[in-house]
Amino acid sequence: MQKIGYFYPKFKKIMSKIQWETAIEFEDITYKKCGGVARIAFNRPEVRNAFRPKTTSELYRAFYDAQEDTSIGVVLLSAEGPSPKDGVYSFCSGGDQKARGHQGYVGEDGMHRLNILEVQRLIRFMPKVVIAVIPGWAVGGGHSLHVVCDMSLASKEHAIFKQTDADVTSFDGGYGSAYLAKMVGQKKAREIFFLGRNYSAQEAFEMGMVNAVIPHAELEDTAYEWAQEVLAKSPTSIKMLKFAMNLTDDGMVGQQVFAGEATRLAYMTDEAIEGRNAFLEKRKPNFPKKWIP
Ligand SMILES: CC(C)(COP(=O)(O)OP(=O)(O)OC[C@H]1O[C@@H](n2cnc3c(N)ncnc32)[C@H](O)[C@@H]1OP(=O)(O)O)[C@@H](O)C(=O)NCCC(=O)NCCSC(=O)c1cc(O)c2ccccc2c1O
Repeated sequence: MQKIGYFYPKFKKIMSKIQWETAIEFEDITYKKCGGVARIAFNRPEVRNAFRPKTTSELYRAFYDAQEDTSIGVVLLSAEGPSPKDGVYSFCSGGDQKARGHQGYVGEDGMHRLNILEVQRLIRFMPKVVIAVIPGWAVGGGHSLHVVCDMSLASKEHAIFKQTDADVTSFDGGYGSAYLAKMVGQKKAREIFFLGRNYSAQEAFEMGMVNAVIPHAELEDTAYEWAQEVLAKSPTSIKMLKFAMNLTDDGMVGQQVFAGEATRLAYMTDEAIEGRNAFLEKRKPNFPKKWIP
């Protein structure tokens, strides 16, 4: 039986009320906030939203700002468009091949970098939910970005998923491939990378790499609504659940990130207060003797 990926928003009336406000002005991306949600969007639609070093450094700054802003609980990673040249929608077509040098992508400082991987890690480890909102092409490093996001919503009419890494010898051997294989299964992930075919939003949904297929006109509003549903939950629970789900795939770093939050929770106990106070008062700690089973 075919799975149906369509999701119809329940609260359409709320949608007209979204009033995005620019948080920081950038050149290659737009960055806005509204109602506890940050929206970071690629803004180079004329090159299918390919990222160059300027783009990745702006993405990093925007994601970091969203991470640090305590009023923000969900980040939407989306894209402006369509292309003014031909009206085609894209999420991101990966690394800008015109900016590619011999050791990486070359920015204004002349350095060769692969710093989209730093953006991937920020998305992965930030204690907030990141939703990829995919209005069109998600290709190469753009495909990997949606894979690393916590959830993905795709345009029914325009989203196309494609892996070209093996065409341009710029392969993502981390989350983009290995984590994808956990998501869609080994055989399918190998097909995606080894054949480099196009897949529709519905096909991506059926594989398990997209959460829902949304009519294009409702994509952004639906993403905002999903964000609002997340925001109604307990922030600590959402954070701990994200880190718990990351943990087994992220090795010692996953354990470190999860355990850091356990340490924070321990800080909030009477024991932690006594331990700190005893040190500052130069005495032996007298911990409350409660060995809770
Ligand atoms: C995305 C496409 C399949 C779309 O095809 P379509 O036919 O619709 O459009 P055009 O091909 O005509 O493109 C329109 C216009 O955009 C320019 N453009 C598109 N993509 C790019 C790009 N990635 N870089 C530069 N320019 C791009 C194109 O040249 C046209 O310009 P005009 O001037 O002619 O109008 C198709 O465009 C396509 O296949 N694009 C390339 C996809 C690709 O190979 N991306 C790179 C994959 S590798 C990667 O992203 C990557 C980056 C990293 O930094 C990594 C770091 C570490 C590990 C791995 C990394 C990694 O894999």
